[in-house]
Formats: sequence, structure tokens, C-alpha cells
Amino acid sequence: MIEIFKNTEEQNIAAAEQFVQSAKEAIAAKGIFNVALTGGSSPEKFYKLLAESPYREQVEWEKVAIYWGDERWVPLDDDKSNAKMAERTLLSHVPIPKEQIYFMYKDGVEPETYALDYEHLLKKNLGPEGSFDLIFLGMGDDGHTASLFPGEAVLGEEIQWVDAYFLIPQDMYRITLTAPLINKAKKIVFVLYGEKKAHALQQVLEGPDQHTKYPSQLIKPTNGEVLWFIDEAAAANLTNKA
Ligand SMILES: O=C(O)[C@H](O)[C@@H](O)[C@H](O)[C@H](O)COP(=O)(O)O
Repeated sequence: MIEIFKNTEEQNIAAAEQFVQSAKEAIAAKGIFNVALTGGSSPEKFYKLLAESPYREQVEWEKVAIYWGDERWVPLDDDKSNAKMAERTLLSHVPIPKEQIYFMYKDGVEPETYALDYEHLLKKNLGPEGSFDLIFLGMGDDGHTASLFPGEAVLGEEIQWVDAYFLIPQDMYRITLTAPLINKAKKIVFVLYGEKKAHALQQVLEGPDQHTKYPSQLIKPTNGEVLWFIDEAAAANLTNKA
């Protein structure tokens, strides 16, 4: 489902409300809410909103488990770290037990090794189905999502839940949930805005299957639901805005 918002304020409110609603449902059903956060700049404001009234009080934070959709392989105090951004905007302001924050980075470990460790952790915590309650994703101007970048071998992954690889154009390792795992989620919410996304978004949603060029096309949940929270600028090229 595509939801087009007049401005990013309304979009951020919708994203915060989605977090609250999914948390309530998951906690009522099984006592824990497993959510994967996205990096990039788009979620910063809605993370901040979540840490404020009236959203903050509506979440049983001690029953929330935080994961990431992807991470740049840099130390957790590096400005490029997705975890650092989430800490600054949200995690340091809410009472989530530290042991329920599963950073996608570890000092002194090879990224490929840590990808296997993270997969084991997910199998232990989520069970064999690997079904997150909620995954937030962003989308790059080129149609990438998480660290599923155009033309990379990770796009063909069918078995592993987590992969790490060296992303040559950015000169850094990336670690990412793979499309088969993301697609097991109960709910996936893309949050993106701005005219720079308009071209790729139109291709992703309305173009032919070109998932090696526009990797966000790989995101098609098996049993869950995908929501696209976008603003009017990002939606500008869509022909079907219903
Ligand atoms: O670590 C990352 O870079 C991401 O998780 C990435 O997939 C991001 O979501 C998009 O690049 C969109 O980024 P913006 O929101 O900054 O446009």
C-alpha cells in the first residue's frame, strides 16, 4: 500500500504511529516486539518523534528488541554509523534494556564472520521463521534499500539471512539483512521523501522487473504487508497514486 503525505511532518507522525501500533500488537501477542531500524537520513525525525510525547509513553520499551536492516561497517561512535544516529535520536532517550539492542557491528571481528553471528542470533531470537514484527527501510536515489545495492551479488542471495561484503563505490564494508529474510517480516515500512527519489520510486513501483538495477523491487513480503510512506515530491512521477 502506498500512502502519500502532504509533508514530511505528517509522514513522520504516520511512521511513529506505525511503530506504536506494531509494538502494541506484538507485545500483546507474545510479550516482545522485534523491530529492525533503517539507517540513512530519512528516519531521523521520526526517531526523534518516537522519543517524545505522546508516542514515548505508548510503548512498553522494556519489551522492545532493536535490530538493524543494515549497517555501515564502522565503529559505533563513527558519524557514519546507523547505530550512532539511532542512539542519538531515539535509543538514548527511551528505557530499552541495553541487552535488547542488537548492534550490527562488533569491534575486532571480520564483517563476514559477524554476519554469520548475527544470523545465529536472529535464529535464536526470532525462531526458524525469522519473522520480524516490523522492519523500517529507506530507499536510496538509485533504488537501493538496506545495503542491497544495484548490481551486487547479495541481490541473488537465497539462503543466508545476513550478508556482509565490501561495497567498492563507498570504500567500506556493509552488513545487511538479505531480501529473503526481510520478506519474512509481518510488516515492512519504507519511509522516504524528496524529489531525488521520484525517478527510482516510479521504476521500483511501476517499472518492469529490474531488481538488479532497482533492488527495492526485491522487497515483496511472503505473508506480510509492505507500506510505502512517501511525500508528494517522491510520488511526483507515479502514474497510479491511489
Ligand atoms: O545505511 C544506509 O545507508 C541505509 O540503511 C540505506 O539503505 C538508506 O536507507 C538509504 O540510502 C536511504 O538513505 P536516505 O534516507 O539518507 O536517503
